[in-house]
Amino acid sequence: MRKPIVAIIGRPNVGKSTLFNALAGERISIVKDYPGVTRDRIYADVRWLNTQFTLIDTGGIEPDTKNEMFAHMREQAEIAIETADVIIFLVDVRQGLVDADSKVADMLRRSQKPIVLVVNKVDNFHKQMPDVYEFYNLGIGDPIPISAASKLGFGEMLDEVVKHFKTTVDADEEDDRPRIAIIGRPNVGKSSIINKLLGENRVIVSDIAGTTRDAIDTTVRRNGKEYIFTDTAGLRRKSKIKEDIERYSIVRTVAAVERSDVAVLVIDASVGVTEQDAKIAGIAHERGKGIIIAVNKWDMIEKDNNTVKRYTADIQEVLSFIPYAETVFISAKTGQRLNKLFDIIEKVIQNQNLRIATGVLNQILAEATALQQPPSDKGKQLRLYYITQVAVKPPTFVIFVNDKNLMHFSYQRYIENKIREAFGFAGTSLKFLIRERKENS
Ligand SMILES: Nc1nc2c(ncn2[C@@H]2O[C@H](COP(=O)(O)OP(=O)(O)OP(=O)(O)O)[C@@H](O)[C@H]2O)c(=O)[nH]1
Ligand SMILES: Nc1nc2c(ncn2[C@@H]2O[C@H](COP(=O)(O)OP(=O)(O)OP(=O)(O)O)[C@@H](O)[C@H]2O)c(=O)[nH]1
Repeated sequence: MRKPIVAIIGRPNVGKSTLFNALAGERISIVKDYPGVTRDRIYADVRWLNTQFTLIDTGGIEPDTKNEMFAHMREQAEIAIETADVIIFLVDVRQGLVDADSKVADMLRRSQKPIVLVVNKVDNFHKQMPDVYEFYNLGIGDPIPISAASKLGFGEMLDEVVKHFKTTVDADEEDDRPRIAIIGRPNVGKSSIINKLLGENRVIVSDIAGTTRDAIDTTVRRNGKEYIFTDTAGLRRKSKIKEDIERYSIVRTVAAVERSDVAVLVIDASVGVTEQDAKIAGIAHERGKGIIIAVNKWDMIEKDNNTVKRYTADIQEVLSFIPYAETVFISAKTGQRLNKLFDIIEKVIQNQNLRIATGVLNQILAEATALQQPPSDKGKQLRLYYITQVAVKPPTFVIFVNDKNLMHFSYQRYIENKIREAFGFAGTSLKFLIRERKENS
């Protein structure tokens, strides 16, 4: 199941960051071997009982004037409505109900998205309940009291959030058409690619109208099969605040990637691969999605015999954490190799869903360990007993070993390479879960 997305919105200073940090806890993934965006605390993975979801904080800056604040809140709400499955509308019991809250509540009500109204800073549930009840006046449901600072009331709040997942996420699950997110920096040609695909392959019309999110989904038919493309291109609402533009574009990328099977990372050939491209690639990599690197505007480049080699080397260096990604050189302008892009998308989807029989996997494991001895530490040697595939999208393997601590990253990478040598798995990451098992059991 894809992970639901929950967004927190609310006025400055109501406690959004405090709540976000409390929920994210240690689970915020600070990724070391590539430049992640997670450090900025814009999104995090949260687990509650048996459910996992992606939490997004749309907050950030503190606007100067009242007018600016409302404009800011409206933008926040629009992004949340567009990207989230459930919205937490956070208000502050100390400041009470203010005008901007009511206006945002009107927007939220019209959106028909599931809203959970949460009242923060209720440090004393007994004394402050009368003030909490005041928020019934917003007309968006029962206010749930919490104290983000002391982590009180989280159980009830999260139960309410999780309750809504059934209706929102399950509807998406019923649709088994492949979903492709087109992601990349501004101006690299994301919209142009989708437009060209639409021009060359007959359009079926854009999906179910009604929600803003569907408006950015486009259905393309090719060889009798339908694909859904999600465009993360330019913010229709141009925010005045630079930090906000960046934050919102990350939020939209996270949401598009979360909902898709494959991400096409578009790079501008006239600019070359950049650190910002690596940040965006990190979002798809973290989520275990299929990744294709499309080097666009290939028509603009003066080429010689080494051009492809040079670009490939640059990409391998800057995007070294996704060596499995497929690369294709395209032009949205001329249509060059867009057919090949489709073939690669198709291949990557198949690889994401590939299942390898346990017998074959264990044969590879036996050969690999015979060829290169597993590492040992203080006289104890790593033993790998058994491997089996437990999931697809991404292909996920469990390896049973005698001692987890002996399984070094480099040896795991070696096993991964052996599996890739045998089956390819181009375009998809592989996930390994290492479990301990007593000998002879
Ligand atoms: N008493 C009390 N104070 C809280 C609670 N939660 C947050 N605060 C305080 O409220 C202030 C604002 O909290 P933040 O989490 O920074 O608020 P924010 O909504 O992220 O603010 P912006 O980033 O400006 O949008 C801080 O001083 C917090 O310590 C709470 O449960 N009780
Ligand atoms: N020469 C050439 N120009 C291209 C190509 N693809 C896009 N462009 C141009 O690049 C510019 C940006 O293209 P868009 O499709 O708007 O880029 P985008 O990634 O959707 O941009 P944002 O909306 O800012 O995220 C436009 O002027 C396009 O005409 C290409 O393959 N070759």
